Amino acid sequence: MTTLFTHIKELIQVEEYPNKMVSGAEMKLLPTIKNAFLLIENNTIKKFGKMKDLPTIKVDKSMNLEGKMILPTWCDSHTHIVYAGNREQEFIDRINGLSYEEIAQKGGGILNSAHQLQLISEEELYQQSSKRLEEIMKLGTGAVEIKSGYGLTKEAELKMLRVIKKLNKNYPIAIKATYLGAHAVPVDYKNNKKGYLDLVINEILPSVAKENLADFIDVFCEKGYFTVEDAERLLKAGEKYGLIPKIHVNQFHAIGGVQAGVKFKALSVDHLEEMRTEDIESLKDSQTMPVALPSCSYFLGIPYTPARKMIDAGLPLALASDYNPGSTPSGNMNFVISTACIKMKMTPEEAINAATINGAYAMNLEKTHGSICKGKKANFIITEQIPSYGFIPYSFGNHKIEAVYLEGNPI
Ligand SMILES: N=CN[C@@H](CCC(=O)O)C(=O)O
Ligand SMILES: [Zn+2]
Repeated sequence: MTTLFTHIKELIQVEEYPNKMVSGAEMKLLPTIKNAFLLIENNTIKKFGKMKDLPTIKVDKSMNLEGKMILPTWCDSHTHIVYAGNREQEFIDRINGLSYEEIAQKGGGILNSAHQLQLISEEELYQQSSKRLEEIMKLGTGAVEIKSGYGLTKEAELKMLRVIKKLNKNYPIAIKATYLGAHAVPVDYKNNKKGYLDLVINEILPSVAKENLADFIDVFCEKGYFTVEDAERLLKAGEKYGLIPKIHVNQFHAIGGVQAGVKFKALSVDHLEEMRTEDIESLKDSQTMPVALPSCSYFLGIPYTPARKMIDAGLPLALASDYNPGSTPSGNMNFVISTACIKMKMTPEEAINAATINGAYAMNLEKTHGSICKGKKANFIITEQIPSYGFIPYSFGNHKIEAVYLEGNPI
């Protein structure tokens, strides 16, 4: 099945050869073709170029996109969309003056989600989570990473990871799974964090690996959660099973998690709301992608990742949603890029690069996703009629998506 899209006002994020990622000043460059065509065959991008170079070809279907643009679907490299219930009450508690940290200290937060998740069946968890997956697909996300970490027992963590595996099998969106056993210390191990880490490493991790349930391993490296030493112990254990590290670091305190990530060749270090000069320095010349989560900063009212400082220092940056019930109950990547422009002073070009090619890199998907490139997946967004691509972040809270194609089909 071949489909030809013609008269595309602007075809955005085109690549002759797939790039790994874009960093520093390169992030301001967004390669596009004006008045373009795009040809797809089944689930793959076949050809693209200027309308004046359109060869005479016989296709199964042709669509004239006058006034509309095409860009690759968003690559959301950090989410927790498999969860049970919600934490609306904590939202109200925060409005009434409690902080996110105070709520967690009172047994809310991640432990609240773990309690809810332990009580429901795998089938119910699948139903609740698939709704969120469908929601983000409609909002233009074509590849997503999903973490465990709301189970905190062997049974419940495996339940989460099996749900992620089933979602991956049943939907056309690319999904990468992350084992985040060390997300919080569960109630039963309140005064025995070492005992919990032993369980994670010696009991749960081997089962996760045996059932082939995860691509990555993650840990919440933060005061009151897991120390740098804990994180290093866990990442080392994950290495034995071929799990690539990604770490939650510097959300509330900079305690050396970035350096641990770099040391263990983490694919990404995520959050980074609190960044010291030495954290920026240690990411230079590494293969680790820094990932900012502006919707989390927005929802919790905490600082935004200092994107300007980081990009101006030559670093790459990816943007992700962090969709989860506690700190970011939204997976809208259109809002993420708007917020990155408005609050982090990223340009539209930088934000689009960060949410496409760099997001793909942060999931090891840059060979197949993140750009309009021959041979990559036919995953793209068709916009409404818009005057320029800057309109996408400019129209915050009001996305300009007309259609989303995943694996060559409209969803
Ligand atoms: N910070 C750690 N984990 C999640 C939120 C967890 C929660 O509050 O449920 C995050 O990335 O923001
Ligand atoms: Zn997270």
